[in-house]
Amino acid sequence: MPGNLSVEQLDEAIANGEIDTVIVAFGDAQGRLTGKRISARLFREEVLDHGAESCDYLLSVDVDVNTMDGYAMSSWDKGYGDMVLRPDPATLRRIPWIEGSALVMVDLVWGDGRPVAPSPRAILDRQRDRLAERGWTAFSGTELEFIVFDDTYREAWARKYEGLTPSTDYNVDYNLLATTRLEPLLRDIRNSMDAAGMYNEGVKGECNLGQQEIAFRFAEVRETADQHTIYKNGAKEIAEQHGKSLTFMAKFNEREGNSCHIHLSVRGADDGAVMAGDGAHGFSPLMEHWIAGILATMREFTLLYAPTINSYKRFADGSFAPTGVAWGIDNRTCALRVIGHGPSLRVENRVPGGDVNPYLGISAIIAGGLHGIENELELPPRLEGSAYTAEVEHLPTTLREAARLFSESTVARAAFGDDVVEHYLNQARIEVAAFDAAVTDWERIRGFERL
Ligand SMILES: NC(=O)CC[C@H](N)C(=O)O
Repeated sequence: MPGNLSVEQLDEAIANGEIDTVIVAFGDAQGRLTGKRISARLFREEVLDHGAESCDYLLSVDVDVNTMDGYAMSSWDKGYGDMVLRPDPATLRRIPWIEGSALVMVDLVWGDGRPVAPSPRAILDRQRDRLAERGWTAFSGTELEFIVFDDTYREAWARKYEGLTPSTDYNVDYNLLATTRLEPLLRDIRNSMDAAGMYNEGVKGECNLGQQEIAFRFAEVRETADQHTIYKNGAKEIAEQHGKSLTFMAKFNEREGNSCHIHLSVRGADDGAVMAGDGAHGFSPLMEHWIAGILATMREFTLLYAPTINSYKRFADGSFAPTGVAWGIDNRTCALRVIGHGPSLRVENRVPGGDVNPYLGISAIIAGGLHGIENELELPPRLEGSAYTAEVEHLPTTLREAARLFSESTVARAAFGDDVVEHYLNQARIEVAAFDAAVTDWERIRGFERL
């Protein structure tokens, strides 16, 4: 892709003055693009080969960047030292919407070169390695929805996100008229991502007011997770440049939420589809086990698909977001929707919302699928009709419940390691405790005068 940079191209761009800054970045525990800006000169002289440093608390802070107790990898007692940010040169790219800037994704390692286990990229690498042992590679696309507002981020913050003006006035699902008004922003986002080396497929309106979805071509899973993280940050940066704001939060209001459906397929060494075949449902027994494993682990892995308090409000009947643990063929009421044929045969996991950490959501799908294959799990019957009214198990309805299920998951501990499980359980406990302690506007409206 034109936006990707080899080291030689970076050198040329530095020499001719096009690039003076390299953003050295990683996805943090919440999935946010995090890191620092380094002069292009220092990047080439030192950082590309030897890495940069950051405080090791960056995977252990809450959304507000408060230090938090209970994490094994970093604490006051350990002195909050450094982690090494080790650039992955394959991810070098231009960031055309920020003048003079390129970006590189980094791996987080300790001084002795060991990976920082709770780092989302390391977690995904472990699942990629498990696939590679079988000669497989996974590809995925993450479909982020978002809602656009005419207010700037700073205005929205100052108003505590009350009374914002959505950028369209009515349901804009597949709408081409009202969305034309938004096209200057949407086109800028799409073309900017293309120019940063991502293959944008297009944009469509969605059901909530101002709601949109920009899709990207599937890619190898780590590439997808990296691009997802850069895009999410970039879309907000570009919205800001247009005097607007947009949100990926799973449920902004009581209307339709923002999903992040994850499509995932697996290929063998010869690039052949591993999952295609002519079993009872039109695919191989391997794929039956794969889907069975994702279903069997769905409740215990929901924490990885739905990591915030807000995520659980999205799971509402009749909203196109799933509530039941079920699979179907091209059935949008199911948590897992099987689509495509032959090499494009794939499972769409509809559980994740726009707040998913893509490295963790994709890791959960792979770990679930491999659990099904290793144990030759039998695929339950496919669901016909609406999963909203069918007698099926339900997704957890709160972060608290999801954390409990995750803590009891032997599959999670085997697939990710106790250190990773404990890290993300601590994150969930902190979030639940913060929410339990918060007094919300809902309670004031309910109780101030009338109770
Ligand atoms: N495109 C769709 O299927 C809509 C998805 C819906 N917005 C959700 O939150 O899951």
